[in-house]
Amino acid sequence: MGHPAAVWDHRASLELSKDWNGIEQVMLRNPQGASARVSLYGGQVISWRNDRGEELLFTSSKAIFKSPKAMRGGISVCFPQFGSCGSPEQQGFVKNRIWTIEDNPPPLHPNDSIGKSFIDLLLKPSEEDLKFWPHGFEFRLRVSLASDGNLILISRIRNINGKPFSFSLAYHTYLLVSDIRSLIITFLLIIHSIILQSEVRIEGLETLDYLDNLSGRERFTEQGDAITFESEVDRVYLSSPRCVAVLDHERKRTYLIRKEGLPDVVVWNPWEKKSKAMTDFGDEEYKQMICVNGAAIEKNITLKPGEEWTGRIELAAIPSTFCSDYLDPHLNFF
Ligand SMILES: O=P(O)(O)OC[C@H]1O[C@@H](O)[C@H](O)[C@@H](O)[C@@H]1O
Repeated sequence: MGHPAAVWDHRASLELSKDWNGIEQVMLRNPQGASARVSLYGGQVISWRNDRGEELLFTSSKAIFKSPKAMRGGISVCFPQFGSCGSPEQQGFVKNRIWTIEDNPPPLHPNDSIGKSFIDLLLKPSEEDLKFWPHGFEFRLRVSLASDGNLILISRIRNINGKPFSFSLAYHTYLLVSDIRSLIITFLLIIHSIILQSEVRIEGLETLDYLDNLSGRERFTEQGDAITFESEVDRVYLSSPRCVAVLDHERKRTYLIRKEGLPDVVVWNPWEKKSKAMTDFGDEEYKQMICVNGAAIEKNITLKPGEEWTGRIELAAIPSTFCSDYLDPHLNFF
């Protein structure tokens, strides 16, 4: 690729380096010291740190940084499908391809650039890709780090085909948490009482319908409480609000996931048995991660020739477990 680091200086410190079998990576930094590392292999965000240098994304200690598969962790974009849907590449092929850096992409709104450190990536399908998914497209991905340390991913997909095509998309996001398991604290009083206290929980998905991947995508309704974890979970929550929160009491941290163009949210934790079956995942690592993916899955997105679709997520990590204000659906984020 050969982009000298100096080219990127005006974008609030952007460095290009090679690592892991010669795969290029870009490091974004903001003046406060927050950083994000993006691999050109898969356009994957492989690290996101706050201004205290704390890692916010989970990466498995057994992750394999080698083609032909995106590594287990960070954030990757699943496109053109989520799940296998008969394709040889589970969760779509774009996360398993080398993306290029685009110096002058079609412009975005000035708010997407001002005060942000960012990198623009581009992927076009190869001849080989077109054999499996015969639709010409351009996929532009901007990864930005804002001055407050928030991480923003903007996907733009353009149909450069002569025919319409449909796709689904998800930002497969592995958040690092203290311990996913609910704790049962028993107080033996004269009349005993049991308090179920959850260290990690998700707010914003209460009362929503979801498709349960563990029961053949059967549809259920969430029963009204924040989501806590006691076993394997693999669900697609439908028509979700623009912001959901992941609260981690022990770490005193709340992740906020704000999204646009992405009505669904996938929640996944493999728990014990499935963890042991995954070669690139530690047996006990399910305790330290939760995937909460902004997505468009239930209803495919269709693009006519020449049309473009935009979908984005913004991740914030705030040092608190109080976040009700941020869940206000009327707040403007981007
Ligand atoms: O092993 P992969 O392709 O990274 O997928 C891991 C999991 O990702 C989750 O997001 C899906 O809901 C699960 O069904 C899937 O098993």
